[in-house]
Amino acid sequence: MATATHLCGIKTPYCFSKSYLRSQSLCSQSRVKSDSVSELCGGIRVPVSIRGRSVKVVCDAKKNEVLVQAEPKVQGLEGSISQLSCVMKFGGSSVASAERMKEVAELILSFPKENPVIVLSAMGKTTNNLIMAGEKATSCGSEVSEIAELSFVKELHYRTIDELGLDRSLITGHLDKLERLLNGISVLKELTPRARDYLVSFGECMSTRIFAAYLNKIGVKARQYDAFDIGFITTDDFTNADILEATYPAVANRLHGDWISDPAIPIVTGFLGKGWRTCAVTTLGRGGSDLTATTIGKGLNLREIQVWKDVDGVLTCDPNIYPGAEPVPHLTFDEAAELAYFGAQVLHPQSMKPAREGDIPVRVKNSYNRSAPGTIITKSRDMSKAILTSIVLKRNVTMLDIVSTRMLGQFGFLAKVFSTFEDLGISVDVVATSEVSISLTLDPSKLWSRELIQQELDNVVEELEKIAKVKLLQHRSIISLIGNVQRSSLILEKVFRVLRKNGVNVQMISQGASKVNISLIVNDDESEKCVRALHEAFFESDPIDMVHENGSPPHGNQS
Ligand SMILES: Nc1ncnc2c1ncn2[C@@H]1O[C@H](COP(=O)(O)OP(=O)(O)O)[C@@H](O)[C@H]1O
Ligand SMILES: N[C@@H](CC(=O)OP(=O)(O)O)C(=O)O
Repeated sequence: MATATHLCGIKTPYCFSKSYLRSQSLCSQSRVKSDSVSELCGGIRVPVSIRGRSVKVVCDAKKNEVLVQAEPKVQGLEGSISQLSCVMKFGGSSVASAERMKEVAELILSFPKENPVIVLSAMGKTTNNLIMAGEKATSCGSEVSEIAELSFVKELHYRTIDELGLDRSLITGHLDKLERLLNGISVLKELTPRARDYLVSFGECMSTRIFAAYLNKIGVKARQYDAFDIGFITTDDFTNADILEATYPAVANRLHGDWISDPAIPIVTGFLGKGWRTCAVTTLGRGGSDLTATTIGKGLNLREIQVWKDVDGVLTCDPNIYPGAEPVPHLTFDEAAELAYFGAQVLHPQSMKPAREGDIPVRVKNSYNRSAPGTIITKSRDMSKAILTSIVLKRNVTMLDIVSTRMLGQFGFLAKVFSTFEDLGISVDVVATSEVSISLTLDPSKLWSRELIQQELDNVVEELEKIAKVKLLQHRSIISLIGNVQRSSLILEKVFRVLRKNGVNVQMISQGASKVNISLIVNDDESEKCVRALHEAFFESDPIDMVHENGSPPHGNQS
């Protein structure tokens, strides 16, 4: 008999064992009518939301289980798409105070033709403060209420509510629960990833309630949603969960359904989801509200996704490294994804995936400077004149030099090296190889604590030393040159001239299959100097100094 699991109050997906599906003559590629789910589930009622729709059986190879989920396409929605037209995401800096919330409300109302879905992050630095409060709670005895970061969070939210003329009861329940949670952490003296995700979720839960109440107060009908209650279904990788496919139809059905029956601007918590097995609150990784926004954009097939920040768009480099960085007017999804993956804080690393899949343009705008054109990110752009678009720095990277101990020509060496990483669940960023040696950098961002990172590295080295000589090099940086790799000779000629002039030795270089990224590895302590020098050379140099072909424009940041 089937053991169907109702997930998190969301009526799909259902979970079956492979052997059960086999007994029903189904396999992991099957498509069935949703009404047969009822039979599969041993008579369980099929939810209205998927009745009559076809559902897909998706195999989870790792877990020997299959999901049965509604087809992602939201049927019957196309005719009324124009009603919810775009998604607007506002980051922490955009909603850091009552004043900022008023400005964001005004900004939304300045687009009277739009019916936006609004995604909000936690106010200002609330997420950092909550994490700090959680860490302090593990060692503070029973004096949780004296943790400065907790007082700061309380004070910020109550002050905002007072200044907006709202009722404090909006969030008193959340603040009480938050304190009880910190008490629990102090008793256990442990902040697990799961508890940490629940802890930080209070930030977005409160900011959205305050903002929705403010809109209602000024006569704009708004409805608050907690993402984990409307179908954001994720893996159970606390602190860095991935969104599952079932999210798209579930979220679209809920937001669209509510909009049709009782129109009100949806105000959705960014960054949060619900683990599909644990049903616990998960988070999508730091800066994850961008991903919430693009997921909603794809789910509802909206016209545009807007992410409102505190900078004039995606810039030619991190303005904290070089304040003269300039906005980049146009990027492709590929360029933006590489830029985000290789460390540009401005976009969440996974956020381009739904936008690219749904082919929905993403606009990065400045909520502090609305008239600035910002950056538009689309599937393609004219690359004929593009040279270099942006320079990105990822610090504190670990590099491994691995040299085979066997004879030249030994086959299977690369396979063995990579299967070691697969077995240990560590992802590799940049790779350069010869037949008997590999240099690569590791991405430890999915690992939890510093001790664990060290432990993982020790395991990697121990495993690899069975087949190779291994040199572990820490405190390295990846400088990623996002641009037109078709013009790599031109770019590299200039890069090496600049670096030689600055006395910097490049330790590894990689120009992979990606048509938009060349990566250089240098020492951490030289990296910022390199970025500044490269920025100056590519984006500000005298035209005569710029090497260029076919009379192409000297400026790296082409139009
Ligand atoms: N290439 C870049 N372009 C724009 N901003 C960048 C870049 N690299 C780093 N940043 C930093 O990213 C910040 C915006 O990202 P983030 O703080 O996540 O925004 P928000 O919280 O508003 O969503 C900027 O304030 C800037 O300091
Ligand atoms: N509040 C979360 C999620 C987020 O997206 O924030 P922001 O948009 O302010 O980067 C964080 O700080 O990570």
